[in-house]
Amino acid sequence: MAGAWLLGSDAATRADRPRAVLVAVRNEADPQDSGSGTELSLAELERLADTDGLTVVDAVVQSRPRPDSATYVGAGKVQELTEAAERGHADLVIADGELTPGQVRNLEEQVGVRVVDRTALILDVFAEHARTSEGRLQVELAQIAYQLPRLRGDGRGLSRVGGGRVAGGAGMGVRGPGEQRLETQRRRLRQRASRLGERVRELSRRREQTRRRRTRNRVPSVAITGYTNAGKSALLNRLTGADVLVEDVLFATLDPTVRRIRVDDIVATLADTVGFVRYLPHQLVDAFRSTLEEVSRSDLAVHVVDASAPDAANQIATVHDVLREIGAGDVPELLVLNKIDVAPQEQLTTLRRRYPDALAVSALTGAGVGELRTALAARLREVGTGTPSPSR
Ligand SMILES: Nc1nc2c(ncn2[C@@H]2O[C@H](COP(=O)(O)OP(=O)(O)OP(=O)(O)O)[C@@H](O)[C@H]2O)c(=O)[nH]1
Ligand SMILES: [Mg+2]
Repeated sequence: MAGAWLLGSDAATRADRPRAVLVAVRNEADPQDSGSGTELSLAELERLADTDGLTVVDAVVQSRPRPDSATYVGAGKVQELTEAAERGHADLVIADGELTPGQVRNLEEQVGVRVVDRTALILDVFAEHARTSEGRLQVELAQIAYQLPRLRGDGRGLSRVGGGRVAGGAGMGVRGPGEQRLETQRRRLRQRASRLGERVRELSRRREQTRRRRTRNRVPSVAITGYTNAGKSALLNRLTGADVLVEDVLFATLDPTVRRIRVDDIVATLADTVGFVRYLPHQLVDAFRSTLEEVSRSDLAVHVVDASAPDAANQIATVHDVLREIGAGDVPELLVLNKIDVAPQEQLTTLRRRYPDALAVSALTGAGVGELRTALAARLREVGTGTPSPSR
């Protein structure tokens, strides 16, 4: 059920989709943030909302050096936001940043609808798309990390964590006023998190054993990485004939699928991995660390880029940031410009000039995929003869 824990179950089962108003603060002085930066960020927030089953009815943007500490946007903008929410019959407001618990409370009081932030939305999309038990455990861990500092004692702050997967968890059957109740909720969530953490570590140990076996058998490992919706799964399918879910939504893939691939006479494993996004919540990066190890422990990263995205270069930079953050900054990279069948010619030319070693392909039509296989074989031969780093 999309939007289940953001809105509560009744909203999620309604025939019409819940309606949301977006709100963003942009810093004119920051070139990254001003003008098209905010627009792209908002467009992406809208896609996230859409993926989560919400309809965006309006957006309110304010230029200021930094968010208001009490209400995210200033008093005048709060008024504007309130009117936009009323006009659009909105069920919730989504802020394009991470809000403090105080900002959420104040905004909700003044605007009169539920207020969530980008992080909560991304967590909800992840919860929706996690299929394997490991993926689910990791999402729930991330949700708990997000909820813990935001508990309010009235149970609302943690409504529907993991779409109700914390069955009988915090907030249920807990009596007693204010602080005591809050403390009980906190304790239960922490206990739950520590149990989940233990299970994630166990699964991670098993994954490590599989990896060791592969290393012993000298099977090189390739990880497909890249921005969400870049076409990673489509490329895996194209290269291996696999049948991984390909969808025009963000974060369709959360659980790594590993397939065998043969290029020339070389056999390798090819892993599809979770996509990255601007402002990927650190709670998710922490919780998904073991899944993301698939990238940091691989011999080669195939970095897939949606060459038709207007901010492709920014997406490349974001992916590099996250790769560094998860300790995969040193993994050799093969950059692949995908979706050349729809990328505007001019943009493609700019990207090729900027990344002369990149390969241009279309996972959809198969164009350029032959050259990619050749390049893969060459790179795998290189990493195969190179001295393995101690971590592998
Ligand atoms: N036109 C075109 N569309 C493509 C191409 N490759 C993938 N797509 C489309 O792009 C969308 C995303 O593809 P996926 O393979 O699911 O992307 P992903 O990178 O695995 O995305 P996540 O798992 O959500 O991070 C789908 O609608 C695909 O059909 C391509 O070469 N050309
Ligand atoms: Mg995918």
